[in-house]
Formats: sequence, C-alpha cells, structure tokens
Amino acid sequence: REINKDRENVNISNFDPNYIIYDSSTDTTYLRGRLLGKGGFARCYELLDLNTDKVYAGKIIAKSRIAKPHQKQKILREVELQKELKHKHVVEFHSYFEDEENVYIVLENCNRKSLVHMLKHRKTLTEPEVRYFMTQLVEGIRYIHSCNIIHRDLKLGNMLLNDDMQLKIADFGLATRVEYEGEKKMTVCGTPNYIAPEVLQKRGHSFEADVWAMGCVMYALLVGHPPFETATLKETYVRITGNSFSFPDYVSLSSRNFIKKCLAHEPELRPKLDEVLQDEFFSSGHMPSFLSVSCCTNAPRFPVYTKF
Ligand SMILES: CC[C@@H]1C(=O)N(C)c2cnc(-c3ccc[nH]3)nc2N1C1CCCC1
Repeated sequence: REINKDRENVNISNFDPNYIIYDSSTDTTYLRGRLLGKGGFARCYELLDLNTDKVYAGKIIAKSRIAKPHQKQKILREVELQKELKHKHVVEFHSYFEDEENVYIVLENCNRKSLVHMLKHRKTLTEPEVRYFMTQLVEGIRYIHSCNIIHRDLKLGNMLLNDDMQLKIADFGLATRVEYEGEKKMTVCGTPNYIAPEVLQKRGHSFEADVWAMGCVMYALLVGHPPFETATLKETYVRITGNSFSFPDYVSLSSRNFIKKCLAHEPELRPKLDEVLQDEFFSSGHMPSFLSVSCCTNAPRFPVYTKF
C-alpha cells in the first residue's frame, strides 16, 4: 500500500486491524486506534482513514445510549453547528455517519490533547504562554460568534492542541444559534463548567457568556485553578453570583485588569471581542510567535527584552 507522502508515515501498528469501521456514504474504511477518552455518551478513539492514511479523532456513540429522540436530536444539532464552522482555531468537522449499532462523528485529530493536560503537568503557565493561547482563543470565539453561534461551554478541556501547539476549540454539545439580533437565550440543556451569573440566574444570556468563560480560562491558566472554585458546587454558585474572586500576588496588573473586565457581573460591561486584542494585556508583554511541544511539560524561558 502506497504510504501517504504528504504526512509523516503513520505508525499503523497503533491501529487494531481487527476493528474495522466502514462509512458506506463515503466508501471510507477506518481502522480503530487507541481510546482517547470519554466525552458524554461517546467513547473517543483515534481513527485511521485507510484511503488517505490520515488520523482523525472519532466520537463513537452507541445507538442504544441515544434511544430517546431528544438525545439523538442533541447529537444532530451538535453536528449541524460543528459542520458549518471552518477556522484555524476551531476543531474541523470531517464526517458523520451511522451503522446498525453506532453513530460516528469524525473530527480533526489534536495530538497534544487539551489545556487540562498541559496545566496538570505545568501547574501554571507563564504570562507569554497565556498571551499566546488567549490570542488564539479570542480569534476562534470571534469567528464562532460571527457565525451567530454561542459555544456556552468554553473550558480548558475543550481547548485542544495539535502538534504545532495550535489551539482548537472543541465540543459544541452545549452550543446554540442566535436566531435574531438581541435574542436572549433562557436555558441551557446541560451544565456549563464556567457558567456565567446571567446563565445561573436564568436572566437571559447571549454571546457575553462566552466572554465570561474566557476570563475564567485565563485566570485558570495563570493561577492553576478556576476563579470561583470551592469545595462544593453550591458555594461556587454563591461566589459566582456574588462575583467574589481574588488574585495571588504574582499575577500582573494588566492580567488582573483584563480578567476583571471579562468577569464583570453585568454582561454588557464585559469587553466586546472585536476590542479585546487591543487590551493592554495583549500589547504589554512578550507574545511568542510559536510554542514548542516541550511547553506541555516544562516552562519555557523567553529571551528577556529590555525596553529602550
Ligand atoms: C474526539 C473528542 C474530542 C474532540 O472533540 N477532538 C476533536 C479531539 C481530537 N483529538 C483528540 C486527541 C487526544 C489525543 C490525541 N488526539 N481528542 C479529541 N477529543 C478528546 C477525546 C477524549 C476527550 C476529548
């Protein structure tokens, strides 16, 4: 079999030749690879496309687990939203198909897992790394919002990384489409991780809920845990509605100021995504043009710039 030239030779020994998955709609055969983890109803595996030798990440959901119509609808909604999004910092949708026992969602492979894994190894990230990831996150969310979609579950586990350390926003399971200018959503089917106060209090929410979550992500990357985390969910909700959070001493003033703007209790006071990259945080310090994969495990040392 001709080994696919434009990609490094895939080590096919990771893939189980006893486990073939066939997509009749595109006449594509996949070999199932290692288990990547579980996401909701799905068991996620690496999939090797035997036509192209490309590796994908597949969400495999047993039909027996989505027997109720509204559960199948949720999956189809997620696929519909993800299908239309094409952006550097949004996970690319590859295909959707079914067979007798499962539905399959085939997505872009992100070999370096998520920011959860990076933070687990590193405890906290340096400010230049946070500037690097937040810039990519802002660009991805701006694109998603420009498609009139609110993600509603932005969290470290949904920020995946590929081998070039490029951030990819994943999991549109709680996402929703804004149908008209000024529409406020009243409910979410599921519990967002970094839930905004207006979502908690069912006061109506929109794109600003994603800006709140973005503030929580930035805080977690710098501090090592989310801003409102406590021992119990109830206490966390009290903190969110009370807007009570604080910073350790080592967090810089420009970081604090930007995070405080994103975590404004009133949605309309949060920064608009088109202005965010003008914030002093993004222009006030070193912005790496690339990150090495070694950053997943070891803090990088950036060249020290003396401003003169
Ligand atoms: C398939 C589900 C989800 C996901 O959405 N993508 C795009 C993804 C891509 N690569 C990977 C991947 C991890 C390690 C290599 N590739 N993982 C992805 N995930 C993970 C799987 C388990 C929880 C979330």
